[in-house]
Amino acid sequence: LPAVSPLALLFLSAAQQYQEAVLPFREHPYTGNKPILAEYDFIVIGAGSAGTVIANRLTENSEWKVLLLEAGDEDSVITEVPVIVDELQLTGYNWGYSMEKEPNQCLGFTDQRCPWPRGKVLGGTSTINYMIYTRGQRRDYDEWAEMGNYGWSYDEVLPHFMSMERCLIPELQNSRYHNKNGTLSVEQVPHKSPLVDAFLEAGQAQGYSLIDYNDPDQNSQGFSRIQANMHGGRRINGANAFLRPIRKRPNLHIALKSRVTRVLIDPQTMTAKAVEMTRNRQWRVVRARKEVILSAGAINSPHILMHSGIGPADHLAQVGYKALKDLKVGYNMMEHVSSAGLTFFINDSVSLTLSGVLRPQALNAYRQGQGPITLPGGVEGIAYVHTRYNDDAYGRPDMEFIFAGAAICSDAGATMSPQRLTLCSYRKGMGITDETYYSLFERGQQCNAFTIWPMILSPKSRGRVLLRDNNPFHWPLMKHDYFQSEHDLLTCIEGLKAAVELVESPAFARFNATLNPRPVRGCENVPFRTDAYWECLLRHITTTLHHQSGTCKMGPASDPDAVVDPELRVHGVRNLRVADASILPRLPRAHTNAVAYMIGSKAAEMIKQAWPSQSPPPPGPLPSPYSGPYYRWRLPGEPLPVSGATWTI
Ligand SMILES: Cc1cc2nc3c(=O)[nH]c(=O)nc-3n(C[C@H](O)[C@H](O)[C@H](O)COP(=O)(O)OP(=O)(O)OC[C@H]3O[C@@H](n4cnc5c(N)ncnc54)[C@H](O)[C@@H]3O)c2cc1C
Repeated sequence: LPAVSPLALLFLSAAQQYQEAVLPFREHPYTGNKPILAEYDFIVIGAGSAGTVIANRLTENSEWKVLLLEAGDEDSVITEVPVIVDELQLTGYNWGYSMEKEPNQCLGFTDQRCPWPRGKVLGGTSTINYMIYTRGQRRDYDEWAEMGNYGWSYDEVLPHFMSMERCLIPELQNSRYHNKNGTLSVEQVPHKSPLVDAFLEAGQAQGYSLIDYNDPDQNSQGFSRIQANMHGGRRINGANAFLRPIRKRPNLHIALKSRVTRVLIDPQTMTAKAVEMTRNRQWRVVRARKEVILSAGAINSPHILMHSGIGPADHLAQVGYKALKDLKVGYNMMEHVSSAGLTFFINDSVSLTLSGVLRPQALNAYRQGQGPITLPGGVEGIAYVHTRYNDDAYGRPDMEFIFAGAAICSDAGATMSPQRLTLCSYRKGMGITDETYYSLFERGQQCNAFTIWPMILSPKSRGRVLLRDNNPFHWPLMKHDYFQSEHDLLTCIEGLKAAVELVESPAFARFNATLNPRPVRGCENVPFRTDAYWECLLRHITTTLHHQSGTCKMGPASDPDAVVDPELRVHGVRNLRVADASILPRLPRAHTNAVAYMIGSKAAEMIKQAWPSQSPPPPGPLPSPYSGPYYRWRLPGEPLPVSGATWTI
């Protein structure tokens, strides 16, 4: 064997040289002498919500070789635990972004900047999110179609939502709007506190019905327990739902810890040819025979596009780039804003607390897929209601209530440290300062409390993502003035008042639910419970839902703000698509994870139509990801699969 080794090495090195010799990449001046690593039919950038679906659907064609590039590492058994969702924001699974400081918002946060967490891990943001599964209203998508986006009406996107779903909710098994045979599990959170019953009762007392909010035939307003992407009380992210079931496909290559810096576009033909990236501190270039698909999310997709020379010409010139194509990349940033500042104390120990979660009974229950550890950050209920500022001609709600049987004091304000274990670090995860926190709560006070976050559903304010400079490793600038539109501010104030009114109704009387009487720091001189106080609270504890989207807006060529066309192709560039939450032309009345999955599925369908192939689909049904230890790549000690997808982990 020792005699063979040098020969083998010689052979490998010759093969490498040959590969580089046959795959020179001279078309683009930026490429320099970076080696071409390999060639694939499709390169998908970002293994997040949308990217995982695209990789799954494209590799159904066994003739196509697909490379999925992900900057983060593999997800783990830790990321499956629902209750620690906020803690994940303090880890390397998060890109760790914060938005730029604005004068009148996020005042109670570190450096007066609201954090904008984004998943940097296999599964992307679906690995660190709250798992709430909402699709939005029929009219939301019909409006997209009316804006010139053919193929995106509700009836056209619904099959995509449904095909991936594996609905486990008993009472929805016969619904025509739910599917039982997909790989994306949807279940009700296994644990239910009596508080959510009071929430549902209070809603009914106000005249609202209990609804399946994903059923377009039901009233668009009403109350419900949440539907969540979980299976047996554990998180189902994009990796679990869409990659693990196909891990044996030989035409899929996943490269983790591979950070893309630019898409290389031939300026003569305006065709995307390759992707530049770093891995193991080395520059690499991989070439795409057919297409590059950018699925790096609403902050990083515009960031990569602008570094590739696609973006507003004036802004690119400011950082020293000559624009290859002048498009409004980075504009139209949309976000759902709220406030986590309402805390209702109760006289019972039925809410989520740190000590309750750490009890051996809770840990045992979790092993059975039950108990409080299965609560995603404590969230249990959802409601769609109207405020008096609702100006929607179609009667859609303008406010969502997110009900949590927990509040920011549920973990006594604990922080993550080796000495002090905590499972739900709300305060630190959100970035609330000590001064703000201790203006509301006593030191060490572990409260029995719950909260309602009133979330504006159709905000008019818009933000923007810009380049800081021409270094692709530097954070982009993220700007958003949430209350730029007075309408948004007034709607949020009404939402806070409506939430307090709901809790002060008879349904919550049995818990003696009482609004925290302490004013937040900075608002002490504003009369409590007045509109001025609610405004002050919103500006101090400004809480975003992390639905950042819209920065590569989809629209026809006639739309001056559009970056991609209705088939998600970048206007004026060949073989380059964007497919993730950044293409939203307008926010649906929904959280954005299911929407991103749907976009991935729709993108793959359009790509297949663009590259017709005779290749038959893979034989037989997919192996079920829900039997056995599907959530791991391999069991401890199990070797990497010899055949099947290549995992460069
Ligand atoms: C804390 C939090 C809670 C949320 N809760 C919910 C919820 O309960 N329900 C809901 O519907 N939505 C929720 N969301 C929003 C939702 O999860 C996102 O909108 C959705 O996951 C976005 O999907 P995406 O495909 O656009 O991007 P992502 O899922 O973010 O995927 C982008 C991927 O690209 C990778 N990437 C980025 N840049 C590069 C690069 N340069 N090179 C290589 N790879 C790169 C990233 O690491 C990431 O894996 C939440 C978000 C957060 C942050």
